[in-house]
Amino acid sequence: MPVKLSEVFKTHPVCLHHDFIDLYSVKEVPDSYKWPQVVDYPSDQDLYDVESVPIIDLMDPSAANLVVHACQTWGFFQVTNHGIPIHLLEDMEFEGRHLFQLPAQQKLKAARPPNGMSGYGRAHISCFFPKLMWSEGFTIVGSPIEQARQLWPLGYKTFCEVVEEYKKEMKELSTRLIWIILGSLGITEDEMSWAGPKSKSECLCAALHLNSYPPCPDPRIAMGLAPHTDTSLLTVLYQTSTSGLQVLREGGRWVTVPPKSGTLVVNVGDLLQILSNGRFRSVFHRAVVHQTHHRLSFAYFFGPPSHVQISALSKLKDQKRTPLYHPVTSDEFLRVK
Ligand SMILES: O=C(O)CCC(=O)C(=O)O
Ligand SMILES: [Fe+2]
Repeated sequence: MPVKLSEVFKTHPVCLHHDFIDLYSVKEVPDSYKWPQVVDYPSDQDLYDVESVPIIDLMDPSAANLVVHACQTWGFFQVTNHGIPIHLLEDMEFEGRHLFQLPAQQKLKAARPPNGMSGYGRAHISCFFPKLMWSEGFTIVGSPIEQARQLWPLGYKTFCEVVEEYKKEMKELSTRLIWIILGSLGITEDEMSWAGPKSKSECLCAALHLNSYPPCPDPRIAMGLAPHTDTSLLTVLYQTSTSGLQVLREGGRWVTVPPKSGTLVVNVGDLLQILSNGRFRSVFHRAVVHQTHHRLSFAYFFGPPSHVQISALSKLKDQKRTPLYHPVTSDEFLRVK
């Protein structure tokens, strides 16, 4: 039985080179990419939707309560006044476009190896679905330098600098958010010793995944990223100005998270659902594609070190709330998932 994350992918390789199709050049959706008609495809009407993912100003004195409420009711929220400079978000978008606009043969030079985590490739969840997704991705775990060198043998430095700065800012924001959430539940640093002190987040792990959704000739029969939950504690997502992210609500309705300039989307991951003994919800979400616009999103997955056992915090296990989940490490959880 595989235990390590890299081994999980080794037994379910997402192989790119054979049957590779350059999505930017096809005029019709190939059969291998045809999904059943997409229900609740985003429309202009979504702007007037009665229910929408909460937008929370992190400078608001009641931000902590609003965050906790959103984690319980939606599993998703958007944040403003998050402290990440707008120019960094713009630089990151510029670098992301630069990467995905490279010719296919160049991108394939940085292809993620079958048992690896970093590099260019299909969505990691791709191997679990019968149809292919209308997207490409670039995963960064640790330093991006090795893969960036494959892409731009001479001009890789700026990409790496922007990515490193973005990761640093994302780590700070994620740490701040996780402590807002845990603090409001009365959880102290002592009860979360594996996370290290609040001021430092060296013990926590992260991966940055750049998603690219090329324009699609028939977006209603294609799927950018199939419905899934994230195997993180928290995910912080930047999306470009084209809508595509949708969240599943009770009753089976998909609600669009409309892009708003300078705003970041945050969602609860599976491990926070476990840690909170089900109080916070890791909700299914997906990404649909657009006929003429190239959409990008950058997901920063923030989680515990892979060997740490996650179990419901003792404060959240009173008599009425017996533990709902077995203690698991993130590697074990991923294998089961
Ligand atoms: O592209 C998006 O908006 C969603 C991305 C996402 O859910 C993921 O990378 O896990
Ligand atoms: Fe996701």
